[in-house]
Amino acid sequence: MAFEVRIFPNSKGKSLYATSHIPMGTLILEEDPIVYCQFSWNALCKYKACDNCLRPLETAEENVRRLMGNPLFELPYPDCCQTDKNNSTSCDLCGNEYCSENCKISAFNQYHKVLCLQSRERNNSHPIELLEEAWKNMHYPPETSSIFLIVRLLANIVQASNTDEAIQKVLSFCHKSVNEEAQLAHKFLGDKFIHQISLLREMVANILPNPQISQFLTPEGFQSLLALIGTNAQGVGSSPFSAWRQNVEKLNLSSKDREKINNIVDTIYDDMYAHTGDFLNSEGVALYLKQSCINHSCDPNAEIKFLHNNSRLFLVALKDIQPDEEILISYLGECEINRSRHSRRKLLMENYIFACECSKCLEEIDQLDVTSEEDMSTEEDN
Ligand SMILES: C[S@@+](CC[C@H](N)C(=O)[O-])C[C@H]1O[C@@H](n2cnc3c(N)ncnc32)[C@H](O)[C@@H]1O
Repeated sequence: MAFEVRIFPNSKGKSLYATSHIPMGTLILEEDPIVYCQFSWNALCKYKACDNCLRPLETAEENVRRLMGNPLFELPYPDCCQTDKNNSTSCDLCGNEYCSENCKISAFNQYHKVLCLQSRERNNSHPIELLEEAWKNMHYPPETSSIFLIVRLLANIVQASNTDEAIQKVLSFCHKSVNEEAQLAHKFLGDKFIHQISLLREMVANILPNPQISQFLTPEGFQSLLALIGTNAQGVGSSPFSAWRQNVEKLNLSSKDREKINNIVDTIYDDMYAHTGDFLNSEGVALYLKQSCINHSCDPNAEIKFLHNNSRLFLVALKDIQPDEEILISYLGECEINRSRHSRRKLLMENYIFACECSKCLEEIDQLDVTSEEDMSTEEDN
């Protein structure tokens, strides 16, 4: 391992540091989440993915047919599709779908034993269905989080053979003061839904009325779970069509065939955007133990990737990293990172409740507090 977690007593808290030279392009770490779940609307809109790891459950052809609204479309190079439906399986009782027997067993052993609906029939008065409905009504797309990450996290504790150890694992994520958490919970649900937090708390308690998790179901405990999700959850996405496209790019094709396939791909994207809009991936959120120790920089030296088209996370060096140098990723998206200092800090404060102290923000400290043009147009749209 070329890194270690260092803990600072100040606001910097846990941080990841290189322990030896890490050349650009090196895979620094890979890890599976301790908990993952798909967004509710995303699942409802038939983005079929493994309930445990987000691996696509539909073929690339089925995927583009659905997203293009064209059930007869034939996708060339079918061998480039990675989806292996032969391995797919489902829970015998509730029908939840998994990419493999391993994922089904892993889900059952970690959280599904206590969360299984026990029936394939929809029961609108089941506490899980009630929470699903309430959450969907509070949190419309574009989705940024899921209450079910909290539910699965708590179910993990309930099912754990060592409850104290499982609780300590969850507590290792929390680093916020009560005041900061209140602000974060506020942002997490949107201004007009702040009063709904106690309703969500009651609904979660109805699903898991277990004494082992009572400390997380008090108003303060629940608030800190919301803060935990808000500050540490990592968005994940998968797409059978993207995986197919990457495999097609690796094919050794004549320039004529390459041009032909490039044109087909362009047309597919145009049709998908026209029929479905911007959201083409299966999407969800996950919590990672090591990744959650990585601080943000507006000039990062590493990036997060999902190379297996599921929730397994890879940290890759964007630059040469020297021993004792901090490993930093960007919490902002590709477009956001290029905005002005003022805009970047505004986004980080709104979404993660921290005033960025990265080297780039410190270097640009004399910049006027100007808002990027993109932000101004978004504000106008809002
Ligand atoms: C995912 S955690 C990263 C690990 C964190 N240092 C810890 O102790 O758990 C995200 C939190 O780290 C802190 N943080 C990360 N990057 C920062 C930065 N550039 N400036 C100030 N605080 C930062 C913020 O408190 C943020 O909410």
